[in-house]
Amino acid sequence: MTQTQLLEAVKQLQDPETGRPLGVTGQALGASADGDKLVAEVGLTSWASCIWSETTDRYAQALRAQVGADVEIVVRPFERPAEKIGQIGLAAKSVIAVGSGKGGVGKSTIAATLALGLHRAGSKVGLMDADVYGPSIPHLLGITDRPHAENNRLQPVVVDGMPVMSMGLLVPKEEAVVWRGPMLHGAITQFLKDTDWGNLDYLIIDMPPGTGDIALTLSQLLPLTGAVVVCTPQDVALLDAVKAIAMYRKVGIPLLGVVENMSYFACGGCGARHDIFGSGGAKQKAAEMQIPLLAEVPINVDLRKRGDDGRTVDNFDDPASAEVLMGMCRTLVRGLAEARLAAPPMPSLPVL
Ligand SMILES: Nc1ncnc2c1ncn2[C@@H]1O[C@H](COP(=O)(O)OP(=O)(O)OP(=O)(O)O)[C@@H](O)[C@H]1O
Repeated sequence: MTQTQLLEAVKQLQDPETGRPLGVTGQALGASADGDKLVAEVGLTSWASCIWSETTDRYAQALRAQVGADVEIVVRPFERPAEKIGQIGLAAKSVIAVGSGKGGVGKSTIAATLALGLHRAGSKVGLMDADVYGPSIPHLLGITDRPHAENNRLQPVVVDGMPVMSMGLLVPKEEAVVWRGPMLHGAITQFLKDTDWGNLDYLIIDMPPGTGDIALTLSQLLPLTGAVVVCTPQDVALLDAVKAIAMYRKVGIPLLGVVENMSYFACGGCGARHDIFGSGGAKQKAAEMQIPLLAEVPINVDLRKRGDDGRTVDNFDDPASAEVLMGMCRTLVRGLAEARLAAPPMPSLPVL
């Protein structure tokens, strides 16, 4: 096989972000030989950074099958800025709402974790806390700074290099937020519109639990990529999760996955897994409702402590929690990429 033929094969591979052939998107960067080995150079965007490694494995396998020789894949970062979406001019490739049927199931922890995980993997991520009634993101991330205005735009607070905005950063901590629907709509719109998010791969939105008000507002403002619903294994929490899923479906927001939080207790002493609240509930419910199960996150005392101490960021430095949490991020992005690959080709570059 000649290098020209290899390059032709590389051009047929699909970009995980857009689902389009690398030859069409300009991401087939080269083909060369290095002794007995062939080398294919591909460009991948930061949107897909969390699945770069599995994408290149897939590429290598496909090319190997075609050329009958070992092929090494060299990845180069490929820039493709987000197009502005919605009436509010937000530049984000994927906007993901994280919701739950009821409070206290760890929705904010999971929202912050998804954002931090994607960010750590190399994507450009913003985290917006839309839980106006109980904004816990500032606490979980230990934010003490206030957002400031610059050129008439709110500058988000930066945590670990990631922009974060929360109603909790604008309202004094002890003050209760009592808002009617139109005020809520206004606050969320302003939040999205007036915040200088920059160019994002993902905007993760921590939704208030229960009601559909904010989900409806958001779905009217911008094309939401979809929602992730967080639940715990108890039957009653699952029922609440089913209600939340029904609510998202009603307002036309696709369901990207379910996360079962506090799924089981992994005993540090004996190493056994204890299913305190039963097991398999979310998995079964998710399968019934044809929604992917993104992760079963165990109850972890360190996770709770870090949350209380505002050090949720550190969960990714702890191998015990990092693996399952990063796995959750990968499963989410893999699902988005698979949907894109399965979708019919689009005339222009799609906004995911
Ligand atoms: N897997 C876990 N293991 C241990 N503690 C956890 C886990 N997930 C969340 N927590 C803890 O549970 C508490 C509630 O979490 P969190 O604030 O994320 O829930 P929530 O659903 O967003 O609640 P609310 O609706 O009140 O904001 C926090 O103290 C958090 O640190």
